Amino acid sequence: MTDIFEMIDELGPEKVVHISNASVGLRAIVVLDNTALGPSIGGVRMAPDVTLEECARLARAMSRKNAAAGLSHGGGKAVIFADPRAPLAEKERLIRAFARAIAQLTDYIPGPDMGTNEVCMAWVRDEIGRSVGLPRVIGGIPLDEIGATGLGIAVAAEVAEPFVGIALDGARIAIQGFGAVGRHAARHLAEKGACIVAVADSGGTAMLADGFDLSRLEELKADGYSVTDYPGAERADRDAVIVARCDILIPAARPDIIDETNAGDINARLIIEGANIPATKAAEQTLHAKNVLVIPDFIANAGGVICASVEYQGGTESQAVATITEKIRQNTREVLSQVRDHGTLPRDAADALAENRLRQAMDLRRRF
Ligand SMILES: NC(=O)C1=CN([C@@H]2O[C@H](COP(=O)(O)OP(=O)(O)OC[C@H]3O[C@@H](n4cnc5c(N)ncnc54)[C@H](OP(=O)(O)O)[C@@H]3O)[C@@H](O)[C@H]2O)C=CC1
Ligand SMILES: O=C(O)CCC(=O)C(=O)O
Repeated sequence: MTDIFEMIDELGPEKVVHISNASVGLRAIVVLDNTALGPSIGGVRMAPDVTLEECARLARAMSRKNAAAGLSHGGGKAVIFADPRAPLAEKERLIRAFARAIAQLTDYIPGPDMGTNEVCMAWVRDEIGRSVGLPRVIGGIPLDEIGATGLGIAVAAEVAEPFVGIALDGARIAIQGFGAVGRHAARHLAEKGACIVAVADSGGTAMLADGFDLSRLEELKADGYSVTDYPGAERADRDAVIVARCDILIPAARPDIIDETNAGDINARLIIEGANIPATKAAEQTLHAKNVLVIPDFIANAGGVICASVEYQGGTESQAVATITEKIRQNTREVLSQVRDHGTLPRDAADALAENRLRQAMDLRRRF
């Protein structure tokens, strides 16, 4: 079992809450990492194999992401130990019970993450009047439906073009995960002329040298099939996508899937981290030494939370799109300039960018 006190440093976490409600089979954890910038925003992840450590690392990623994006929100995250494919009524019971359990945890504003969506956030709002990433019908900007994070990934890719010498028009892309992030990243990149040659979901990897027709892939997924059911595609195991032949790799699913065992075998020259914490630091160092450019998670995938914060302040969808584009373009440029001019590891440049703002905000808090 992870001892949370061993994970604490000067940034956080500030609060860790374990939730259990045996009558509905709910087990959950909320980590509020750092709230110096304001009440924390972060997604609610539903998966059977989540851990306290994963939740704390994701909450820290949110502190950095929100700080780097210049939001007036701290970082937090929640995990619910359950199968997201449970029958809808059961899922609703769990989410509503979770919402009631965090009613008094007012410095945490929940949003969607893996295994949850806009509908889940509507249930949360209905229970406690507080959540982001809501359906349009109740005044939200549905960040997963509009593909806010995928948009930001495409913006980061555009900024990276001259740094790595890859033209998006004609670039071969591999994507792990075809959910809210992966699907929309694929769509935005295809609009710029890129060709999706490998894609993975929980059922495995599908590869097609001539590129997938994204509408057919989306139809397959909507009908409950796996990407591996795409007619004519070559099938491989789930992790094969990571080492697929491509120019750009976009991990958009689970944590730590790029580590020292596979970093050396990656064929891509550019990795844009759509998922949170998809690569270990050692793997990112190996990739840096191999001249593979990695755009860190909290720089590239901030589109969702930027959208959430615009919604929270009563802004519109077009304001959200403009803010995502502006902030991700600026942050990606800043990080990549550090890499190019000083040889800095992208992760170190990104951490410095985020923590500079976080520490300034922390200096303004009461210290006694
Ligand atoms: N939603 C958002 O706006 C944001 C999400 N993120 C991060 O992006 C990642 C994906 O989130 P999101 O798209 O919302 O999640 P979703 O639940 O919408 O989609 C997840 C996708 O990953 C696939 N998947 C799950 N496990 C594996 C695996 N082991 N190998 C390959 N594919 C797998 C799923 O497969 P299947 O379809 O078969 O279930 C699904 O296609 C997470 O790390 C999340 O924290 C980051 C920023 C914002
Ligand atoms: O608030 C949200 O749901 C999106 C933010 C998030 O959880 C993330 O960026 O990982």
